[in-house]
Amino acid sequence: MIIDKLYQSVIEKGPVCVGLDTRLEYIPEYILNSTKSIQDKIFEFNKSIIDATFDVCSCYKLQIACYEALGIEGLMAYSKTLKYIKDIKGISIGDIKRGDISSTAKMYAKAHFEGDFECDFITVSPYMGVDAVSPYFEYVKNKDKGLFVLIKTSNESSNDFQELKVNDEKLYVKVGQKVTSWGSEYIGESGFSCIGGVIGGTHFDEMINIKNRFNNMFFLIPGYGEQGGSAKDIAHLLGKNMSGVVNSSRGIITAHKGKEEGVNFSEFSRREVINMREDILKWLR
Ligand SMILES: O=C(O)c1cc(=O)[nH]c(=O)n1[C@@H]1O[C@H](COP(=O)(O)O)[C@@H](O)[C@H]1O
Repeated sequence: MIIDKLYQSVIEKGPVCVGLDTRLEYIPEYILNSTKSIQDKIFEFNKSIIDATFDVCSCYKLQIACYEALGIEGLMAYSKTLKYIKDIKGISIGDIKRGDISSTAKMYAKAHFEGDFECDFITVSPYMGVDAVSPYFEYVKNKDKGLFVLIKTSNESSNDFQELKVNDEKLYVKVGQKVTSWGSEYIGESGFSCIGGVIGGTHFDEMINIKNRFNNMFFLIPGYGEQGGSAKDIAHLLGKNMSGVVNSSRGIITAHKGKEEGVNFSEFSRREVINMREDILKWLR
């Protein structure tokens, strides 16, 4: 199952998930000033970072908004990057945060688990309930795909709804319970389900609560780096069972900015991934 492949990758290479939230302003001058098309510039940037980090990170997450914002050229680069990750037997997360009625969700599932935008995992919003999420389950069951469902997000306003009490329980806990039950049919040899949860690495108390209640859930943990998530707190959420991947996007892919605009720029990303890995893993020893 795809979750076992991801877990194995975490064990072998560490929990860092490189976030390819690529923007033109991050691309070094030697690529940006070339005569290549926009899609080729973005792809060259991504490929260089992927090649420089492949042996030290567990997976790659592509934030689709960054590519959509550049129109057709951006989406071509999104597709090419996903295909490249697949070709080198890497693991990709399409950060698309979809959530819509079931007939539409079926189309989203086809769009992102097959064809030009095929990836291994996608992020989904649970807000509309199980019939908006269940169309993806068919791909989890039959096509070796996985989901990360938003449970407690990293942003400040996540309190607006996720912290509301519903029958004496916070809403995000209720969502976590649902995600656990949805995932119970898709548990791999690692003991983790192909349906995991997104937990922001920025709210300490909630991370403790989630770890205590959902010890066997596999997490996608964004918030390290630019958003200030602490390595110590995130390590607690990961735990000794290494139950997750930790994303950093800007912190990794802009590491060269102000230092290197030439062909060695991605070495800065590599160094950042290695430092981040050490920063987190030292709390687990
Ligand atoms: O689902 C996500 O990945 C996500 C959930 C969340 O709660 N917070 C969050 O920041 N993200 C994503 O994680 C990435 C964080 O980027 P950086 O802040 O640059 O590391 C972005 O792609 C966000 O869209």
